[in-house]
Amino acid sequence: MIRETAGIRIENLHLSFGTTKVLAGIDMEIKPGEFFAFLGPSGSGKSTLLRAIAGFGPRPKGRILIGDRDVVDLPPWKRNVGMVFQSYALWPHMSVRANVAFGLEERRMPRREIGPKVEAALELVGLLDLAERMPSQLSGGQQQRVALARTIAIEPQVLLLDEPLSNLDASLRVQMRRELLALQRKLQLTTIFVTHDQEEANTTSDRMAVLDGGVIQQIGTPQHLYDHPANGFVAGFLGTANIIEGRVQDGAFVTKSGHRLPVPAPPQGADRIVLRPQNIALTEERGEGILPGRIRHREFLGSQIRYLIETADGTIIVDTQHGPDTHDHAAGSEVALRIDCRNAPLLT
Ligand SMILES: Nc1ncnc2c1ncn2[C@@H]1O[C@H](COP(=O)(O)OP(=O)(O)OP(=O)(O)O)[C@@H](O)[C@H]1O
Repeated sequence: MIRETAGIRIENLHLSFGTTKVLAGIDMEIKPGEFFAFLGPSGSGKSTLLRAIAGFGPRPKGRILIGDRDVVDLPPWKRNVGMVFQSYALWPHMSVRANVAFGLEERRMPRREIGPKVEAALELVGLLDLAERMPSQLSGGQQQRVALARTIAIEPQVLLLDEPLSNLDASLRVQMRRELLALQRKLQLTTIFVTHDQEEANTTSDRMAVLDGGVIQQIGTPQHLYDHPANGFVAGFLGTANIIEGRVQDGAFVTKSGHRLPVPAPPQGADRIVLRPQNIALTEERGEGILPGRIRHREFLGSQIRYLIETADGTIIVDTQHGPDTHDHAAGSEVALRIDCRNAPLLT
């Protein structure tokens, strides 16, 4: 029920609000049918970039191609994009059916065509049974589905989602993100999803762009970015990272305190190593390769216990599985760290 989906190419995009630069030199390509996430902290420019693609906000410099059309000078309704907002923006005085029909009526579609398209969109999101309800009679998740149905009904070439799950409670968010992905796969519709929640981006997107300060820090699959972060910002934003300073010497990474970490083929010039909390074990062993420390803080996370450990190389976060065989350590205990750094990224 979609018109042919389109890829997106953004070339050298710059955008300012007055004298405040918000996006700087954005270059990227999103493939047709791809589920793509813009991930970044608050204020990084994700929403501004999404809105620029939709045609809202100040006119940017640069090019935005949807398919092979540069849309920078087109108004939003001529771009063939559908956008779902965090607030859903449903009409409170209209039924579900009327809300979904509204966009089609606005486009002056003949009445006889509107009915079947509304039915098809409601069916896709599983809401046909609730078509006559008013938005106030729906749960948050159902309202979100109406917003999606309304957007899909206009048959956009591209679906733009601005933090669409952030008004839902935690368990519903997880369910809705799976539904969203299933729907996107079914429609094969190019989708951009803005979120500040890395788990949401990781679990839905084929690829993502990590933004900070209006600049793209890195683009790639979630796993590639986690395993091969381009810089300290990406390493720290995707999951928890211990970033330890040092230098490469004789085929190993030697920390500032002189602790030697054997890493395969370390690049010359690397001055930081990224150690993930789950790749460090607390051990009774002593001797070579073991880093001593003292537990400053202990947090129970459910499946894991997280320790913040003071070492000669700064505070190191260690996660241990919480299970029948694992030894629990109290704050203040002296411990020893065995670091598995075979896959640890090095930063230059
Ligand atoms: N209308 C506006 N006028 C002036 N500055 C703005 C305007 N809208 C956004 N900004 C600024 O642009 C920057 C990027 O905002 P944007 O909303 O794109 O960030 P974001 O990454 O989506 O953040 P959040 O997750 O908090 O929504 C921020 O510093 C913000 O203050």
